[in-house]
Amino acid sequence: MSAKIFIDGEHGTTGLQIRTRMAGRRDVELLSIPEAERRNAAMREDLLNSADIAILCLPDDASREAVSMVSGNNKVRIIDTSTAFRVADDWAYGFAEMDKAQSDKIRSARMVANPGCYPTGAIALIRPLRAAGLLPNGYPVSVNAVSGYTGGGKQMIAQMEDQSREDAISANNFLYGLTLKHKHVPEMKAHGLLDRSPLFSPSVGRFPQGMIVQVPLFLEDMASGTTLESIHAALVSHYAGQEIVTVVPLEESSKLGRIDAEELTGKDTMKLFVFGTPGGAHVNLVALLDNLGKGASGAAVQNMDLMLSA
Ligand SMILES: NC(=O)C1=CN([C@@H]2O[C@H](COP(=O)(O)OP(=O)(O)OC[C@H]3O[C@@H](n4cnc5c(N)ncnc54)[C@H](OP(=O)(O)O)[C@@H]3O)[C@@H](O)[C@H]2O)C=CC1
Ligand SMILES: CC(=O)N[C@@H](CCC(=O)OP(=O)(O)O)C(=O)O
Repeated sequence: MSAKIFIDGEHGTTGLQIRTRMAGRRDVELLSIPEAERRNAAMREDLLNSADIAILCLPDDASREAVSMVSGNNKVRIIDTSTAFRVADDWAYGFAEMDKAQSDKIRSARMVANPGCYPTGAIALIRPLRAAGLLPNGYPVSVNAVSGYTGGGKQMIAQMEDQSREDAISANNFLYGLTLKHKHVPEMKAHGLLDRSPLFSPSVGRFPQGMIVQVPLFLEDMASGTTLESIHAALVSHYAGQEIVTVVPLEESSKLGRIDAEELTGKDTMKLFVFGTPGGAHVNLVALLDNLGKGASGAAVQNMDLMLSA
């Protein structure tokens, strides 16, 4: 029997891409709400309670409301793509590669919080170094990133693509989150295993999908003896045995002149790079992904598949 899946928010940016990824699958039956009824609470409640897995692609408040609509129904499992539950104790964090036990936690969970796009890159780079003892307590971590503009959902897509709007954005590349209080910081801290909040500076470029996340590091402030090579080895060891997150060999990355934020557009994988000069004082860690691939919709489908394999 096929599993019933309802995507609440199926007509939005993340929801549409999840739907596209599921097209043609026979093992799942998509329960659908007409676009004109997308905010009809009674219809949503009914569909949510008819699903085996509900995937929420909604703003935080609407996600909390959807979860309350199924709170008395233990049969419905949930994948939430919003920020609402990513550091909640009773939710599994939906980043299967972040450590060896995580895919089993997702497989058996009733509630799974899909990671944010920027935290997917940042946690992928930071967590293995904390787990290996290379990044000491108190280290002041910075995370700098650029996202494709679909990361801002329907509203930002319209602002970037329709210059006749009053709130149109004309910039080709802009910084935001200037108060340094971005909603992704708690998640980066918790799942990056950090004892201090990272300083996070995001930006957007005039391309629809793609993302670069950078974590620059001073080797002299890391554990004694840490090198470019030992950081790379820690990442390689952490991600051994799976194919979604790959660590680019040092020999290959040392020959690169530039990194293209759109390289993985349309893919659900992520590449990690370790840049610097052997024997040098500084290292720059880089994660490359599609904000709507491993950063959102691709990860949600990966989590759904894990849950269906329980
Ligand atoms: N875009 C991205 O790259 C990423 C997004 N996410 C997260 O995914 C979630 C969805 O974002 P995204 O797809 O970008 O957003 P969009 O704005 O593109 O889509 C959101 C959808 O939810 C609908 N919606 C809003 N409020 C309600 C409500 N109260 N009841 C029912 N439906 C509602 C919207 O309808 P309407 O058109 O009427 O507003 C729209 O269809 C967010 O929590 C976001 O933070 C996570 C990672 C990356
Ligand atoms: C470019 C842009 O605006 N990006 C979004 C984050 C996209 C994402 O990861 O979404 P959630 O964590 O909300 O699920 C932002 O900075 O708010």
